[in-house]
Amino acid sequence: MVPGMPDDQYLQRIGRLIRDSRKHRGWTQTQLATALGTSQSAVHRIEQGGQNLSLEMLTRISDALDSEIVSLGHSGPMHLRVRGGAKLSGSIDVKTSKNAGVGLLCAALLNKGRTTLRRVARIEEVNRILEVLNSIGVKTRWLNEANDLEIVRPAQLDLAAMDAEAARRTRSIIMFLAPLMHDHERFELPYAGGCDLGTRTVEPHMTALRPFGLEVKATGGSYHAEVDGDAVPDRPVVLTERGDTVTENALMAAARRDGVTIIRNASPNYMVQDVCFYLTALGVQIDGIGTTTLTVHGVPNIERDIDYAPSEDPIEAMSLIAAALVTESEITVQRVPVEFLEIELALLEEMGLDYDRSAEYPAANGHTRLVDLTIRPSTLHAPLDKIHPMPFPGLNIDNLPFFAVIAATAQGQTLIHDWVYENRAVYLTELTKLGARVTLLDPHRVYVEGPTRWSGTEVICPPALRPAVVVLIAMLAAKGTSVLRNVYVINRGYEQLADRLNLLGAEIETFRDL
Ligand SMILES: CC(=O)N[C@H]1[C@@H](OP(=O)(O)OP(=O)(O)OC[C@H]2O[C@@H](n3ccc(=O)[nH]c3=O)[C@H](O)[C@@H]2O)O[C@H](CO)[C@@H](O)[C@@H]1O
Ligand SMILES: C=C(OP(=O)(O)O)C(=O)O
Repeated sequence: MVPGMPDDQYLQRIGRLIRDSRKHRGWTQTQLATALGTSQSAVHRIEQGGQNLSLEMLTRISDALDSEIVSLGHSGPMHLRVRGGAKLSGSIDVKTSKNAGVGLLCAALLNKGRTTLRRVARIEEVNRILEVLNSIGVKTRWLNEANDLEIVRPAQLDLAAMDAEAARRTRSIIMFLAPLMHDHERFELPYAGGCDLGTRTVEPHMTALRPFGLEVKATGGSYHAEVDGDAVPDRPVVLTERGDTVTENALMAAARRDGVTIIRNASPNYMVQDVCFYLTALGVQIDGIGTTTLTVHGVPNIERDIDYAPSEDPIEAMSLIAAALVTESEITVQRVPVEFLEIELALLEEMGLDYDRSAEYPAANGHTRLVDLTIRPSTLHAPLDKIHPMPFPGLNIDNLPFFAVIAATAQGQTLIHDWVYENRAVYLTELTKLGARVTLLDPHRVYVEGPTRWSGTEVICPPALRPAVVVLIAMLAAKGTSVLRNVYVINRGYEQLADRLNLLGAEIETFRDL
């Protein structure tokens, strides 16, 4: 409760949050009413702030919307208050990637020896996977301030003890399928969660793993897996989609198979490359790393004590570049994995980006090419063609949302086409609350008309990581004070983003409800 705020104002504020949260789920008032066992008119009154709310009712609404509307105590949802308009300056290092982090944690299940991962991003997504690993008996330990992480799996995993709640909060749990196949004839996994980006099929995973003997039935909130230990792929495994996690699953299935497996239509993206380099260190020979055909020489029993250092996150790098451009600041973004940002940079150059790029140097994994980028205030204009993502090598699917906030600062109209996700483009319309002109043409395409005079306001985080960060970036540039509520989704993928932006001169305060 906000001290000094009259009850009716407080109710109106909660009502607005409930309405926003309901709309994020795409529900009508009637649908929410049905979920709560009440009437549409009662929901209408609640959203208008015209109805007293018991704590019990608030909890039910939060549960129905799967969003913590308000909470008591310090374990409640985290919010950010942003005083906009500050120029950023100085240098910032890009952290290692969320997506390699979670892929490697799953791949570590293949190794009966000790895995030490260097400088792992300490983010909520990693925490959820660690909770799942710990619940099934895997010992994990953060070793130091640098976030080195040690993982030791027991000979037998206790799958019955799996922390299903943690598993359901991440999509990465799907990457347990292949590692578990090697030692278990039968097992269950909770349905994969993660960002709410509309339907995300798991069918390509099933198709990819079937030749290795996996059959999965999805019922009652779980995948029921059965493994035919005698099955071997008798021809190349062709992925139906060039997806990142599906490629990692296929690699992990092939890694402990006694024989050679060819995987076609593999994703050569950054997190897949990190998993390949790790598997190579475990003694699994992989030919074709960085291409769409991977030839894997499996090793049935892997027991090695190894160290691996995943590479830096191209999506975090893109986020920081966007923050600099939108706030018209000069900052140096260090340790940028440039080979996974080349197309983004080429496009930004077309749009008028003014920047310097250092000579290349290798990442700690010995493979990925890094650079330091100094981004300068730039006069940007809209590109002539639409901006759309492609599987690597293409403009990264997760980088697309950052082009919306950049386009909003550029002169002219930009068409952004997210053909990949059913929902993500829709969340970009949140930018209109801060003054942007974003028009939704259909669930996949938005027009963004710039430049924008950003103005601060209160926004509840869209339930998707990148659009949420895009809103935060706009808040950094917005006049006045903004509030971004319920930032778990950001903490899922970024380590201490607010604190690190503050070191560059941003003015972001973290707070929780009383
Ligand atoms: C933990 C992790 O690594 N997550 C990343 C991974 O998720 P992940 O590998 O789980 O991505 P999905 O399997 O959900 O694929 C993303 C979307 O792309 C579509 N699709 C993908 C490839 C393709 O060739 N054709 C196609 O249509 C899928 O149908 C889906 O709608 O890849 C996504 C796409 O790069 C990223 O957004 C995620 O951050
Ligand atoms: C969509 C994303 O991640 P995930 O696959 O973890 O949901 C993302 O990183 O933007």
